[in-house]
Amino acid sequence: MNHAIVVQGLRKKFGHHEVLHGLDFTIDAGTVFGVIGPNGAGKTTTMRCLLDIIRPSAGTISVLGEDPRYGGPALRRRIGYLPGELHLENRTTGRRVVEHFSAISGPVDSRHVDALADRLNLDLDRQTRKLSKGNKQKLGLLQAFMHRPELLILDEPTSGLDPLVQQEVHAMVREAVAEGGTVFLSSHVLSEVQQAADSVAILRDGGIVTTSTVEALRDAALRKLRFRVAGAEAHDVGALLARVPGVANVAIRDVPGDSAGALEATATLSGNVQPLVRELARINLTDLVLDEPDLEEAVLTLYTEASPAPARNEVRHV
Ligand SMILES: Nc1ncnc2c1ncn2[C@@H]1O[C@H](COP(=O)(O)OP(=O)(O)OP(=O)(O)O)[C@@H](O)[C@H]1O
Repeated sequence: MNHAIVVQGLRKKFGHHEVLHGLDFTIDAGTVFGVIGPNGAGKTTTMRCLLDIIRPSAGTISVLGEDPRYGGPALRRRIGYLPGELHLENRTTGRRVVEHFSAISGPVDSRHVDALADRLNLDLDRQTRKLSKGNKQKLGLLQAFMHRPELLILDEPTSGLDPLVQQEVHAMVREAVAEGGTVFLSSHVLSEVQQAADSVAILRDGGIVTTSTVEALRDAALRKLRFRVAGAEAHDVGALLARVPGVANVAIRDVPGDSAGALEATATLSGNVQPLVRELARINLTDLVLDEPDLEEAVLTLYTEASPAPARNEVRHV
């Protein structure tokens, strides 16, 4: 597959302070790649290096087959960029801003600009100083998308937008990809990346903790499991759960007030549910709850732990 972006050993220092410590990643053409990470992780710095707004201290970058240092305006025209913060002059209108950016990114079809403004519910004739944070964000998005670029680099695209407009932006991202484009977006909200991206990199303290597909992240995430069983001994239930790969944090207790001796078990599961289902089919289940995988928790663990400890398959009878 064609690569839209290839980054190898990217380092960036501000003075003596290194904020990117050798990033390596590739983005396949025609896909959406999301980078998530807490504030200060280095998402914006990475994007600015890709656009040659700032220069890397070390490493190599290829954007649409070119080195951004030498791509100049011709390469810039093939890219749509939404900066984290759009700096706007006060005494102007959205339409003037669009005209200004068209001169850099053009050619731009004015009917397409009007259609995008319509979709985003943005009044281009308002003074920019009167625009709310959300409306400024819409203007930033409009100028990024308006020339139908091959590559979109979007720094926190839905920040400050209401949920309906967020959905519209996700639709615009999908359409860009359907037309053959590539999207690199950043977010510190997992649900956004989960909805919009095919692959995700988790960035922490200037290093990539992991790169994975959203599906694989979901598979690795923990689910909470709770079930009740009648006519079984606690140690048999424990032994059964111990045979299931990915089951951990097992606790088995008597159901209070149940004279028939029912048991309730709780545990966590990561990975495939099939082996669990096979084992549970052997016992007389009276209730079963398996939660949705908690991706948020999985990612928070990756934010805070250098390497997450493997789940221990320990049985506890309480
Ligand atoms: N021009 C600069 N001079 C000095 N340090 C900088 C500069 N730009 C960024 N940094 C530092 O680099 C680190 C990464 O910042 P960056 O803005 O890339 O993070 P981010 O992941 O985009 O965070 P956020 O979600 O808050 O936007 C931070 O510690 C920041 O203070």
